[in-house]
Amino acid sequence: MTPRVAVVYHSRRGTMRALAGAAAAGAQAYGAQVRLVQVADDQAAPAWPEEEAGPEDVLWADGLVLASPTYFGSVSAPFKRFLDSTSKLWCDGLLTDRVVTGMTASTCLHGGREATLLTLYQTAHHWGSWTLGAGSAGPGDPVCGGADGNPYGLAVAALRDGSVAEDDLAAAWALGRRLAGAAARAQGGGRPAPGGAVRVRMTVVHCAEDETVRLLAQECAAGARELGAEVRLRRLAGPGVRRESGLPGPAGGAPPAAAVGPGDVAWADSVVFGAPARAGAVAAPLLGFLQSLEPPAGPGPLAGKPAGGFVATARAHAGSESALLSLHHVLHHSGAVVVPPGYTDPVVFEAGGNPYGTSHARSAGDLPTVQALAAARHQGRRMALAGDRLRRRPAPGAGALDTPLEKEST
Ligand SMILES: Cc1cc2nc3c(=O)[nH]c(=O)nc-3n(C[C@H](O)[C@H](O)[C@H](O)COP(=O)(O)O)c2cc1C
Repeated sequence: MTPRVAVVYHSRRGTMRALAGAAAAGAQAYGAQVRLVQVADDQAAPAWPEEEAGPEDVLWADGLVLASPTYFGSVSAPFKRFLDSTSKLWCDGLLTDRVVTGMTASTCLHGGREATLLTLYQTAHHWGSWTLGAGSAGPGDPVCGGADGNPYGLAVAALRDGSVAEDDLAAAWALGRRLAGAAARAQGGGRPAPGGAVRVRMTVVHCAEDETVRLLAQECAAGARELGAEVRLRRLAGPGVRRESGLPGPAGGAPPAAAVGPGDVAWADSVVFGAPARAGAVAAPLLGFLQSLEPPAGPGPLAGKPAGGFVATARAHAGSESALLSLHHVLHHSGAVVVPPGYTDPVVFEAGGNPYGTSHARSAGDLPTVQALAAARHQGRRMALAGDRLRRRPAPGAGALDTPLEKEST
């Protein structure tokens, strides 16, 4: 099980190249087969000896380190051109289930580093690939303990001479190694093991007052159970969500789910969160619950686990993307591996084509459409499969993904 890791960088002064080289060395130290490649730059003569990156490198890789400098608060144009060059492979559905992490540099501490990393991840989510940030496990963690403490990935100061501090290089090395470990686990992800049901525990958490969300949650749970997963369907009680739908509620149908506690997240190999969107973000009870999970120091119960979400909105563009993206930010902070639906099944297109998570707009009716229910079921199956892939961890927490598979007891 040798994972293949492509480290793709764009660099004019050398910062990103130095980080990319360190990440490549970290992936090699894990035991990965590594390609270190640079994207073509139409405004600067090639300064580095590495081969030119192409879409075939994304196709080849199980894991990718995407290393773009921050230009005007986003990825550089050459890097974006490289990302766009993958569109034919994307159309053919060939870029799903890679594990992706990001690195960047900028002159100013707050000059757009976070935005650049998040932009990289949006492309990865369109591919249907999974994203691994740096988490926020604290000073002892080799990845987020170095650099600027950015939970979304590695972000460092760009100096005039292109030099990079030793601890930033060490953090890039550790991130490359961790990415290789996650890629080793995700190999073959998105497909059930031949002939076998998955052996995975999954928790689906949903806001109690929202019937539309509850119905999506049930369907998500059913999709995972279909594959043999053991599923806990849990509700988030508490104030903050106004009842909006005219649906009769749990009393008129299935009994209400049990209230969620932190133990339900610790228990699970994979976790999915559903909530109504409120002002462009997921509703307060879900945010409050996620914030309550994080310990003051060290990794929380989501670290290293696949996580994703689904939402209900009032209207089609009233937060169905932004609420999920903001949920992903929180999940990256928690050290989770964000697993989106991407365009991994025709039902995603039929339900409106949201690659970040299932979404239903109540302007189409309080009851989720059959397409939205099918998308939620697909998401449940996919999250169970991802949980099955990443499940084999020796112990929860930071560094767990780095452990070579052969050293684990399963
Ligand atoms: C066109 C351009 C736009 C830039 N925009 C930003 C920016 O928005 N914020 C910032 O802090 N630095 C910005 N920078 C500085 C770059 O982030 C920095 O030069 C780069 O990360 C260095 O990477 P390299 O050494 O690998 O070339 C910009 C540089 C260029 C050339």
